[in-house]
Amino acid sequence: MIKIVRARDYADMSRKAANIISAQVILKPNCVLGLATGDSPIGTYDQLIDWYKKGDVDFSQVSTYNLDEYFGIADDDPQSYHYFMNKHFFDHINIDPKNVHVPAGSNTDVDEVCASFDKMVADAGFCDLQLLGIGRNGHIGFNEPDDVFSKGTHCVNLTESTIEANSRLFEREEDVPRRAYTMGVQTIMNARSILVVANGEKKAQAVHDMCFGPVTPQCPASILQLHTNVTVVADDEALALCKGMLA
Ligand SMILES: O=P(O)(O)OC[C@H]1O[C@](O)(CO)[C@@H](O)[C@@H]1O
Repeated sequence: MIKIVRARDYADMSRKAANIISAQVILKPNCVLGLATGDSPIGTYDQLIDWYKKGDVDFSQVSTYNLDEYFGIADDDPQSYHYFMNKHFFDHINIDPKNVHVPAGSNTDVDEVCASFDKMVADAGFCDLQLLGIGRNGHIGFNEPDDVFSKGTHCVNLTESTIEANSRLFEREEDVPRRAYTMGVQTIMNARSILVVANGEKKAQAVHDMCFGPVTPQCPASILQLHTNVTVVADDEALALCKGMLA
């Protein structure tokens, strides 16, 4: 069963999500966090940074595993997810850099990258809490709609819808990488708790299908209905199609 927490707007969503993450870190200082990129979690990271600076939360023992990274991109490329995470989160908190893990997009040996990332996540005991955004087409990480749910880390061809959605961050649409490494759906489901953040009307269909649609790999996020500890924090616009279903 998915627990839905209603937020007034992006700021409220971010604060509520950051509350859940900081509670996890306070209760288990050496916890393993799965982290996401994209616009959705930026406000959550901002809030966590603020609380860190006030001395309310300490990341010194936390380990992190990021969901995804573009294929064939250098870590210091401003479009890479390595760069994104440093800029929006890691550079501002006291996390130990050796505890930070993002798939090695610059390594084009797919088998090596995927096997080593899966081993690291498994050796860490999987994530205590996995933070997710959701794509307009229901993707989680870069697990795109498909005929089957993926298992471990793999390299995917991005859909036109995702390329188009992500092109806002690039100068030209043809600059958006066509492939990406992503944690698999099974690995995401191995997390002990999952927190999804979603805002804006563009996410309304995906949020509805994730929470109330059939469980199908055509909407990868729908598998979260089968997890025992999922919280979705979403604003009113993202919940627009769920109105009749909310308590
Ligand atoms: O938060 P955004 O920018 O809408 O992106 C949603 C999802 O898409 C991705 O950025 C991948 O396209 C995910 O990492 C993210 O969770």
